Amino acid sequence: MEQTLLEVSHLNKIYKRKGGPDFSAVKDVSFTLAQGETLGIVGESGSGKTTVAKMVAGMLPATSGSLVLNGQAMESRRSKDMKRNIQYIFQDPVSSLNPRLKIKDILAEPLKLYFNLRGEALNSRINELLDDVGIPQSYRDRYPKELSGGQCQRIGIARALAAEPSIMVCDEPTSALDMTIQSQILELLQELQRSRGFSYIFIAHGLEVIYTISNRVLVMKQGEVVETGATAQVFHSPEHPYTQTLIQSIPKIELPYFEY
Ligand SMILES: Nc1ncnc2c1ncn2[C@@H]1O[C@H](COP(=O)(O)OP(=O)(O)OP(=O)(O)O)[C@@H](O)[C@H]1O
Repeated sequence: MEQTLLEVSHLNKIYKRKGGPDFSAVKDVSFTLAQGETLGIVGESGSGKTTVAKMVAGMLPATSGSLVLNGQAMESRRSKDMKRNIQYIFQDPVSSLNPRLKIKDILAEPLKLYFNLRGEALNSRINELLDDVGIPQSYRDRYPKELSGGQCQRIGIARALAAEPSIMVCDEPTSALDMTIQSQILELLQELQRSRGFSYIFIAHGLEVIYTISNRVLVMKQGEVVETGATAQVFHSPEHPYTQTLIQSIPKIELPYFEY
């Protein structure tokens, strides 16, 4: 059994809405994430996937519940090292990069913040990161708008890698990209996982993506976890009627090896 890296217990999120009733977006969500594992989160739009992901990444405060990383409780004000350790890959690669910064400066930010790199050490680390994600070093001086969507997502991945995290939270990282680019980005993420051993929390609308890359799956509906288990088990013998409906909606043509 792999070592547990993250323990999420009884997580809740209530959004306060001005002039309307409060909205309970995440209800009593618990799960664990092991080192080197990919946990896929699936569920219809509005089921609370992004809210869970943002609470895990410390981008949104939880209303209640606990998050324990490497045996240490993560308080609402996280230490710099805890922030470094969980990085987020965004759905929209272009808008997630500061348009006023050159690629080298986007990558320099986490390197300066977390590792205090300067000068030549900083420069060569930026080049290494560009190599790691398959972007030519000559792109250092370009701005995000001079890159394609897929290239921007590679920079988003390099920026996350720069922090040397143990967990990457990927919130639909390929859904804004063309099909061929999607599979290239997925391959890159898988290759990086193999070489660095980090863990992913992976949200995707396309269930075939989740099927391909996840070890375990969490199925969410209206803020709750309705089913969780090993990917093959959940996809081949779903127990909850909601999961059964989700799985049946996958076009057979895309998963010819699928048994219903
Ligand atoms: N800041 C907010 N204030 C109020 N309600 C919100 C806020 N953010 C999200 N919600 C609501 O919380 C619910 C869960 O949203 P969330 O974005 O987590 O769902 P999701 O499963 O990620 O959806 P999608 O697949 O469309 O991205 C939705 O009903 C959404 O409208």
